[in-house]
Amino acid sequence: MTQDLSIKVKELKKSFKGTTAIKDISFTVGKGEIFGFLGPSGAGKTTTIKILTGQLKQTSGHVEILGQNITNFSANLYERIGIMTDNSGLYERMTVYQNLAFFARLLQVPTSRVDELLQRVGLAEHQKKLASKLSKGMTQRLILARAVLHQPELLFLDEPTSGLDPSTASAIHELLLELRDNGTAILLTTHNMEEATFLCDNIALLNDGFIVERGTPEELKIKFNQEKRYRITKTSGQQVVLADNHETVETIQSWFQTGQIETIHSCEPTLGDIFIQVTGRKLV
Ligand SMILES: Nc1ncnc2c1ncn2[C@@H]1O[C@H](COP(=O)(O)OP(=O)(O)OP(=O)(O)O)[C@@H](O)[C@H]1O
Repeated sequence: MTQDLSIKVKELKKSFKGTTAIKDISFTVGKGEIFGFLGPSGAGKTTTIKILTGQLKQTSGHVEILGQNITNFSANLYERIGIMTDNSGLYERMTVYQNLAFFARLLQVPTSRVDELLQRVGLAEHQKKLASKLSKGMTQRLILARAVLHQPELLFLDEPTSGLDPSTASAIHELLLELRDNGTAILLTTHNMEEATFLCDNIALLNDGFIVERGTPEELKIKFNQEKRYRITKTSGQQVVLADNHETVETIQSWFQTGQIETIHSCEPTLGDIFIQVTGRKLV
């Protein structure tokens, strides 16, 4: 395999009793790449993460994580990855600080990193709270801080910012981009199209156990921008959306000549629009 591949998945399948959750998935994620899995509930996102992190065994297919075949998942591999899923076990009777300090000792990370991360994820003022007394958003931030304590080479995030307020979500985005810039590969799942557009280098749209489309957010937007439109704000404040045709060109020309146009933008489809075009289904 290529040295720079952090994840390599080939023809992955996973069946449960009565359901085939993953039908046939292949993809790769490079070092320092944020790869987003986007798909509606039940598409198979969490199942994929569980297989890739050794929590579930695939029915068939080949998976390599940091160059190691997943069937021989070693303890050494766990030290090189970080996992944030909703079942990441925290010690409920320990405080926020104690939880992180405990894992820092295990992973031989200096406690200065604990202090830094508490600040970064906005938990510094809550560090003396028991983990059992945290809100859902705080718990999520603590799990994320724990997952990135040792600056893992590969990070798995299942819905990292769901339910968080916009400013915390944006602090977390910054942290993830910084990790990416330092070479961490990140596989994340999200329902949030804006988040995927902003964060991801590459995106796979997952539907019913298959990857139905993939590419960079830009590539997908260009590919699916078949019906080009323009959004115009007139000096009167009125907003209009017009299709790209001869009539529109004439209308815009006449509005320009009479000074009626404030702004004009071409409308690009969102990832949500693209998902509907590809699958006929809404993302959420
Ligand atoms: N342990 C299990 N036993 C049986 N079926 C399962 C199990 N885990 C998942 N499934 C089924 O596999 C399919 C994919 O589930 P998965 O949790 O991977 O979806 P998801 O894309 O992560 O959805 P969500 O966005 O709601 O978390 C679903 O039909 C689900 O019911």
